[in-house]
Amino acid sequence: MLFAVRMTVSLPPDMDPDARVSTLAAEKEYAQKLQHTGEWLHLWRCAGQYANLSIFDVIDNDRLNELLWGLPLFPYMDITVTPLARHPSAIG
Ligand SMILES: O=C(O)C[C@H]1C=CC(=O)O1
Repeated sequence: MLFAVRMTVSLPPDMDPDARVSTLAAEKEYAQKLQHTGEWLHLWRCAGQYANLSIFDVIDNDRLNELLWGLPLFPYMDITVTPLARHPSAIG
């Protein structure tokens, strides 16, 4: 099942600098692992914003929910999820 997920990040301005560095490193490792396994198909920066637009290919809604809750940055994210269906004019 394909999902478009938009994640907007708001880190607290007073976040401990070490916690910030370690959380961002953990997020990068988590995101890259899921890209290697194929569940996180695309990861794009929304230009000029601390936000990304991602495409996930997961077995079901529960798996997507599990992945999103596991994001190290999850407590600092606003997330919107859009389930995707095939477009009738798509050729690919
Ligand atoms: O920077 C972001 O968009 C937030 C997050 C999503 C993947 C990742 O490595 O960081």
